[in-house]
Amino acid sequence: MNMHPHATRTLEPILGLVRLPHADGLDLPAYETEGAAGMDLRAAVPEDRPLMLMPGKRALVPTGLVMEIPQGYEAQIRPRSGLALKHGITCLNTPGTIDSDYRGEVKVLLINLGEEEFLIERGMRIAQMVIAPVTQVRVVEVRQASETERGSGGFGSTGV
Ligand SMILES: O=c1ccn([C@H]2C[C@H](O)[C@@H](COP(=O)(O)OP(=O)(O)OP(=O)(O)O)O2)c(=O)[nH]1
Ligand SMILES: [Mg+2]
Repeated sequence: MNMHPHATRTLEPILGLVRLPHADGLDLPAYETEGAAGMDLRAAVPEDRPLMLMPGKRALVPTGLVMEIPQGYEAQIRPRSGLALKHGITCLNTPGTIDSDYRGEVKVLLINLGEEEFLIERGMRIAQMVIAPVTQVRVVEVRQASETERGSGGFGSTGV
């Protein structure tokens, strides 16, 4: 077969990105390394109006991006470990769920769990996004759940 070596890459799912005006000039999300699971998201706050996040406070940070996530996938918005370790900055609703049919601007809900105020500046990489497959099930109401070895045991029932 006379196949181009990269031919299979055309089977990759495609993430469509619309850049809103306030994301002008910002780098689009991209995999930073070959094996990266996530793509970093950048804060699309105005250059002259960075966002000051006080300790204990939360903020919805714009990314300036509208996404067209391929059907059968979701985007998960997750914290960056460096921000969490150094500054106590994390995503409040982690992992944030972006539905494939959502056509609004993707925003990142950050919370400052550190002791210091934290300045979110334009273009700062504030979170990361993982595209993951999703299974939609058919829901069927049943009279009784089937019996299993575990049964109703949970929350440490198997010991430490
Ligand atoms: O961190 C997030 C989480 C959600 N969203 C957007 C995309 C997602 O598709 C939509 C709804 O999110 P979710 O279902 O988590 O919120 P909800 O409180 O259930 O709102 P809704 O009633 O709109 O589903 O909000 C974001 O931009 N960032
Ligand atoms: Mg919802």
